[in-house]
Order: sequence, then structure tokens, then C-alpha cells
Amino acid sequence: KVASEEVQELAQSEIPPPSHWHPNFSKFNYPPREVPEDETPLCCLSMFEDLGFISRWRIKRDTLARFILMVKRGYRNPPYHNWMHAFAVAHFCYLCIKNFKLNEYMEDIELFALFVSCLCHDIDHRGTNNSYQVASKSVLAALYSSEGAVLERHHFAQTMCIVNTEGCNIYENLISKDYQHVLDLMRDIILATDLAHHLKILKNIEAMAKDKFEKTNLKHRKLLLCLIMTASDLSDQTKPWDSTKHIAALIYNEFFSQGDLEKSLGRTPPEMMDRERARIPDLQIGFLDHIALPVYRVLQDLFVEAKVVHNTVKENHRHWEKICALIKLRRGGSCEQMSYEQ
Ligand SMILES: COc1ccc(Cl)c(-c2nnc3c(C)nc4ccc(C(=O)NCC(C)C)cc4n23)c1
Ligand SMILES: [Mg+2]
Ligand SMILES: [Zn+2]
Repeated sequence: KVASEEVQELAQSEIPPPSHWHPNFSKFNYPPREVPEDETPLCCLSMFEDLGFISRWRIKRDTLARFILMVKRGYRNPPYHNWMHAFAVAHFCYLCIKNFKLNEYMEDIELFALFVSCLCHDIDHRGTNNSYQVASKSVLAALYSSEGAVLERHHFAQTMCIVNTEGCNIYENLISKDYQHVLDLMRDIILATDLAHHLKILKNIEAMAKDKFEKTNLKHRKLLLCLIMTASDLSDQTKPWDSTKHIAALIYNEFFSQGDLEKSLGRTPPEMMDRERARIPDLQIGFLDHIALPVYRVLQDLFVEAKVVHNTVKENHRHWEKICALIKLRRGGSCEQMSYEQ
């Protein structure tokens, strides 16, 4: 599924240092979506190299090149859940590993599994959510609906297909104990990207942040892996307003397309997916209040370096509040759908 010339070209390219991409590439305010899509595979190599994974895990260059290109090819092109989302998620994870010095909190193999899971966590996403899989009786629902986390199980299954593809197994030089461990870790981490799972363990994460984090405590390390995964998955909210506003447009473009599909099935979509009923600023304020802010608040409780990240999310929340106030003001006048230009 990936042309060998493309693999050879990537495998033989010199791996640029992080500064090649931007002076702030390793800082939290750098927006990874600025990297041109056709340069993202080489940028992934820069991150693998900078994190020391290539030498630590004896990854062959052409295997890594083929793996990255296969993962990139494994994504479809819905408005939001495409390769650039996965690349942005992996970049935020890279920032956390470097800026929080996660190697002092986690084992090397856990960080390796986490970073690779970020790249793979939404593979073959169709732009529709778990409840739509069940409602539409999709093949994925037939396969996985009894256990829940339908999409996430599929993302993991697709990832395993790539790992098991000739010439793509980046884990081929791990000793067998580590090999099994890294696959188990990827399964747990990718399944943890289901927001329902995150909401289930958030209290435990907050309790862990109140206590002293114990590196020797496997439960603490598992909770931290899930927290960094979710914080990375939502990290578009930690970037400057212009980027966040653009992401909201992509997300609701995807949500409203699902709503249209649900209507064509004769069903009533939830309000947030119904283009006739959704009020995006209100929905975004709700998402930030109930999902995003608690994630970056507890991240800041654990890592003082996350303060700047939490502050940016709060600033984006204020932007949505201002838009809401403007709409209410205007509603006094005409109620035309206004553009959210700030
Ligand atoms: C971590 O897994 C996911 C999976 C899918 C998505 Cl789209 C997201 C995600 N990433 N950014 C966003 C933004 C900016 N707004 C969102 C508004 C609502 C929801 C949503 O699913 N609400 C359902 C309720 C049961 C929580 C998700 C949103 N979201 C994250
Ligand atoms: Mg997902
Ligand atoms: Zn995602």
C-alpha cells in the first residue's frame, strides 16, 4: 500500500533536528498543523530520533519509514479525524515527554508505546462516532459492539495489521518480553482514547494527582499514560485561538455530516450533530468545561510546566464566552447565523 520509492526516499533522508522545523518546535505554543502534510513523515522521524527511540529500540530505518507511511495511509480523509489529527496528537505527546521529563515518571517502553499509539490511535476513522456504528449496524459494530469502544478496538486492530505486515514491524528487534509488553501497552492506550473510558477514570487520575505520584506504582503509571493520551488527543484546544476556531469548524463539519447520515436513516441526531439545532459556541463552552479543562487542570497539578497549556485552554474558553455574549447581544436584533470572526 506504500510505494517502495517513497519508502526508500524517506528511509535514506537525513533526519533533521527539531529546530529544522521551527525554533519553537519543542515548545507548547508551537502549532504542529503548520508542518506541511507531505513533510510530516520526515517530521515523525525527527521526533522518533529526538526521543532516542531509534537507537534505544534498534529500529531499522527502512522499517520505520515503511511503518510511518503505512500508518499515514491507514487514515481516511474526514474533516477532523484524519492523519493531520494523529500527527498533531503525536507532536503534543512528544512535547509532554520532553517538557515534563516523563522518562523520570515512566518506563522507556511505556513512553515508546505511548508515542506510537498517538500516531495510530484513530487509524481508519470514518468520521462517525461509536453510537453511529451501533445505530447504523456497521461492520465495526457487528465486530465489537458487545464490548463497547467500537472504533477504538478497530483502531487497535488496524494498528496490529500494520505491525504484522512484512517490513513494517518496528518492534522486530525487541526481546520477546518487551515485544508482548509494548503490544499490551498499545492496546490499553488506544482503548483508553474512548472518551467514555476517560470520564470513568478521571476521578482516579485526580486522586492520583492529589497524592504523591509513585513511579514504582503501576496503577499510577497506567493512569498517567491515559491522561497524557487524552491530553494529546484534545491538544488542538491548547493552541492559539485562530487554530482552535479552525478546529471547531472541522469537528462540526464532521459532526453535522454524521447528523445528516442519521437523518437519512430516519433517526434524530443529538443536538451537537444536528446542523439545524447545534449552537457551536454553547457546545464548545460545554466541551471545554466538562471535558477539556479538567484534563489540563489535573495535568497542571502534576506538572508545573503544563501551566501555560492550561492557561491557553482557559483563554480559548474566554473567546467562546465573548462570542456567546455577542450572539445574545445581536439576538436582540436579527438572529442571522453570524460568522465567528473575532
Ligand atoms: C478523545 O476522544 C474524542 C473523540 C471524538 C472527538 Cl470529536 C473528540 C474531540 N476532540 N476535540 C473535540 C472538540 C473541540 N469538541 C468536542 C465536542 C464534543 C465531543 C464529544 O464526543 N462529545 C460526546 C460526549 C459523550 C463527551 C468531542 C469533541 N472533541 C475527542
Ligand atoms: Mg478516537
Ligand atoms: Zn483522536
